[in-house]
Amino acid sequence: MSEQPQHGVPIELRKVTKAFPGGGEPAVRELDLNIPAGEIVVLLGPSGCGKTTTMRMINRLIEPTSGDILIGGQSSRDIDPDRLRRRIGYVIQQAGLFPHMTVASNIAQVPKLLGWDKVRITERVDELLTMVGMEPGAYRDSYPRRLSGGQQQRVGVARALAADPPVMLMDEPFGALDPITRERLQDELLRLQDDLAKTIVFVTHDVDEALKIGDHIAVMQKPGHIVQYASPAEILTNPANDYVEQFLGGGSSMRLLRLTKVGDIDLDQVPYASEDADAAGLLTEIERDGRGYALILDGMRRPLRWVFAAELEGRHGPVGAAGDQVGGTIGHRMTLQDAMEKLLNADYETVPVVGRRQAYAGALSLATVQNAISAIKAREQERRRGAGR
Ligand SMILES: Nc1ncnc2c1ncn2[C@@H]1O[C@H](COP(=O)(O)OP(=O)(O)OP(=O)(O)O)[C@@H](O)[C@H]1O
Repeated sequence: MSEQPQHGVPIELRKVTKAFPGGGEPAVRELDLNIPAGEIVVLLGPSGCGKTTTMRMINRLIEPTSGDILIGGQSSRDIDPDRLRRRIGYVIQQAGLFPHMTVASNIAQVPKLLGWDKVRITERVDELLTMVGMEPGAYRDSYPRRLSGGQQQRVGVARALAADPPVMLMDEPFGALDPITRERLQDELLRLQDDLAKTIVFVTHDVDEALKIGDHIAVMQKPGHIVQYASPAEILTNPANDYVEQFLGGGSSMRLLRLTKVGDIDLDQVPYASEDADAAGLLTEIERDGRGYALILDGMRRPLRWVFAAELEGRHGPVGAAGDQVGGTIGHRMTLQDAMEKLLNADYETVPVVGRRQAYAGALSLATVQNAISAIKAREQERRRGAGR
């Protein structure tokens, strides 16, 4: 299918309650939740707080006792459950693939129900396998038991995306995977979501997963209600109450480092010039800056070399090939934590940061990261002072 993917639609839960027969207090209690189109919203909370029940009411695997759920503005009660479920991809822990069917048949389930012809189904299966990072020729005819847990989960995601639904429900999809595979699949989900912009409801009880994956996080508490609904940074720096704070646990500054992208902080600005810049002019600039060095960029503003004041002294004419090759760069999408790792292993204390097309965007040193940490801590202290008033 070469058409544009179908982007997400908003989902709105209005005073949704679910009381199971003989279940005592309701599993979900008068829940209000607005899920914007194209966002990943994470339902985060301990076991039994109503995450799965909330999610399953969205695709009507469970019917609400009261309240209303609007999907793309339409009440889910007015949509035939089978039709509804074909428009909502569903991914669960351990993928839930049919063991007696090949990977291709598993993925093709909904397209078959929708009556697509064979050629279109085959093309779509191959496209989806490629999308989730699996070589179609190698895996199309495999059976699920031959696949690793991570591969099964990839097939689960491919299957959920088969008919290009605007909405995806993901119930602890990576819960059974080892930490490395889990991180990789989280990264790939985020990469896919960059292109697909589905509306995704993602259930987890893993705080780090929620902080990494969610555009917004709904922190839930038993019995079935939301205590805070906010962005990851907001939840970390300004937890609504002791329950949220305890649930997050300690280490919030380290978590912010993991959450914060290099491009989100104030970068250092070092003098820079192109190779044809005048050496004497650049030396003046370096002296004015006081750091003692400058960065030489190529014609597309990509960092080439560091040049030091001493190398320019007494020179006239273009800078040319003076200086030492830049050892490495830091991408603006890298987390501060990963950037710190690079800085600790770098030849120079300052490393250039590059944005789109590897173009120079600023520079980073451990001191800059430390300043960013301080700023985060100051914000947190400010918040605590505010809360203590
Ligand atoms: N079919 C059911 N019949 C009776 N009670 C149920 C049923 N399904 C869920 N519950 C109850 O509803 C509450 C919420 O359950 P739910 O599965 O939604 O929680 P959860 O947050 O997803 O938990 P977990 O992380 O363990 O999956 C629990 O107290 C559970 O026992």
